[in-house]
Amino acid sequence: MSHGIHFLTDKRVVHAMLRSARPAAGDLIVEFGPGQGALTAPLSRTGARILAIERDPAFVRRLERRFAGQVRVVHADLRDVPLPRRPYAVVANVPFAVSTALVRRLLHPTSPMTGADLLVEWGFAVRLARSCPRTAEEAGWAASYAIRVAARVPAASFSPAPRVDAAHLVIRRTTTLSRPVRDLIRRGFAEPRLPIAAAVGEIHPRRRAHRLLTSTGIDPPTPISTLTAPQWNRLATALTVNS
Ligand SMILES: C[S@@+](CC[C@H](N)C(=O)[O-])C[C@H]1O[C@@H](n2cnc3c(N)ncnc32)[C@H](O)[C@@H]1O
Repeated sequence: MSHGIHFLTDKRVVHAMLRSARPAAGDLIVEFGPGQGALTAPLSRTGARILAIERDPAFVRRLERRFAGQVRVVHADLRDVPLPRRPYAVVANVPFAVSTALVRRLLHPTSPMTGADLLVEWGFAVRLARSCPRTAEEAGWAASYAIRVAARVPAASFSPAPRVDAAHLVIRRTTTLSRPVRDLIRRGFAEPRLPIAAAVGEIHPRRRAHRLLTSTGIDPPTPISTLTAPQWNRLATALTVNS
């Protein structure tokens, strides 16, 4: 078996993922790395359209046979497969080695992804959901998505068990960043000690910028690099509503 393949065997985790994602008829759900179909099978019964992207040709053949007419199975690498242009959600037990590459694609500012329920390495999930983004890219993610760890998933929930526990990571889009907000985040991290009021003041008159910040619970002199994820999220939503 190739490195990084850990089949999900705990049915409670499967149910928790589906309960959280709530796929409905007409939704488009993308599953990355379906493997032997632990998540694909319950997904296929929801009435949603399922697109399953798998790199291993042997799994692809078996999935195509098992889910013929129910699931669209694509033989491709998740790192470069073209992703849907229409809104979609993701449910996946992600290979740990490619989690970062996948998250970067899914949370890109122009991504139409509306939400994701992912099983990822515990440490990776905690870093992603951390309360203080350290880079412009992370701040952009925090600004446009609510990201939280829903549960710790013990290594024993998989076969073979990975070396470390996993997490059920829940990501939900809260706003789509306008270009001025994306520019604000990028410029801000180029000058991390810049007060947030000065950055917002570049896209709104000063008094309006102050009002906007205080109404979202942010102290105007706060250096941009110390804003927390919820503050980025509230600020981006307020800036989008007021743009
Ligand atoms: C952790 S296993 C999960 C299998 C299944 N979803 C489950 O939960 O039991 C990861 C799956 O991702 C596939 N995979 C690994 N790297 C991939 C890549 N770069 N692109 C697409 N699939 C990949 C593996 O072949 C395997 O089926």
